[in-house]
Amino acid sequence: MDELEVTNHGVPEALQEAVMDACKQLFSLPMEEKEEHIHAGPMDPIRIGSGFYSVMDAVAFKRDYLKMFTHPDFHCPAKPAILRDIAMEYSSCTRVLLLQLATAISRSLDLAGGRLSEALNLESCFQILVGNHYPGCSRPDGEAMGFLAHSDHGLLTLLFQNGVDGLQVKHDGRWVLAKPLPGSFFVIAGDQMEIVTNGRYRSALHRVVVGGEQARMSIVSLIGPCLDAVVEPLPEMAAADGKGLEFRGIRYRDYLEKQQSKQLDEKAALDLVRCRLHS
Ligand SMILES: O=C(O)CCC(=O)C(=O)O
Ligand SMILES: [Fe+2]
Repeated sequence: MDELEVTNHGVPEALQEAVMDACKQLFSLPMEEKEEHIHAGPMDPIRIGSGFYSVMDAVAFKRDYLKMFTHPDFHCPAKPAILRDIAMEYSSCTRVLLLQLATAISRSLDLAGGRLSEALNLESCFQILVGNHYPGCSRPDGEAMGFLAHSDHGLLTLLFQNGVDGLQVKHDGRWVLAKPLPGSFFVIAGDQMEIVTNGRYRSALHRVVVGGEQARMSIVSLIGPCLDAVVEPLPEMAAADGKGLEFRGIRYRDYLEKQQSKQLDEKAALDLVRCRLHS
C-alpha cells in the first residue's frame, strides 16, 4: 500500500462539507484579517499562504492554503469564527480514523495492532489540518502544476476534495489521476511510514495538476508520530526482510524542520536518513 481509498469511514459528510466551507470563508477574508499568519514560518502552528506558483502564457495560477497544528495542542485562526468548533471536531474525528488505520496497517504487517502506535507514541501524535484552494482559471487553455510532486512528511494523510479533480499519484512510473468516490477519503502513506516499515510501505509521490475554470479545494488531515519520537525501522521489519536497515533513526521534529526548510523536491527529504542509496 502506498495509497488507498476509504468509504464508510464514519466521518459525517456534513462535517466534511462544513470544514470545507469554513476554509473557503477563510480564503475570502480581506488580507488584513489574515495578516498575522501570513508571515509565519513553517514551524509556526498557524500559517496562511497565498502565492502564484506558476505562470504559463502570461496566465498566473495561484494557490491559497491554511495550515494549522491541531494535536497535541489545538491551534486555529480567530476568523472566521465558525472555523474553530468545526475544525476541532473534524480533527478529532479524522484522528480516530487515522489511528484505526494505523492499527489495521500494523496488523497487515503481521505485527500486533498496537505496535506502530507504541513505537511512534501515537497517543501524542502530531496532527495538522490543511486547506488548499486552487482558484479557477479564466483562460482554461493550459494545465499547470498546482502542487509540485512530493511525498508527505508524516505517517498517514487523509484527503478529500470538492468535485474538481487534479490529484495525481505516481504508480509504476506513471502519473495516475485519483478519482475518489464522493464522500470518500484518499489515504496516502507518508515518509514516516516508509522509515518505520523499513521501506515495506513506500510513501506515495503525488502532485496536483490544475487549469480548469472551476476552483479546486482539498482538505488534508495528517498525523505523524509524536514530535519527540525517534523514528527508525522496527527491528522486526528489518529482520523479516533480511535486507538490513534502509534508514537510520531521526527525531520526527528534526525531520519535519529539515523537510520544511527546503523547496519540495519529490522524495529527497528521505535521503537525509537513508543508510545507503538504492539505485
Ligand atoms: O490538493 C491536493 O489534492 C493535494 C494537497 C497535498 O498534497 C498536500 O497538502 O500535501
Ligand atoms: Fe501532499
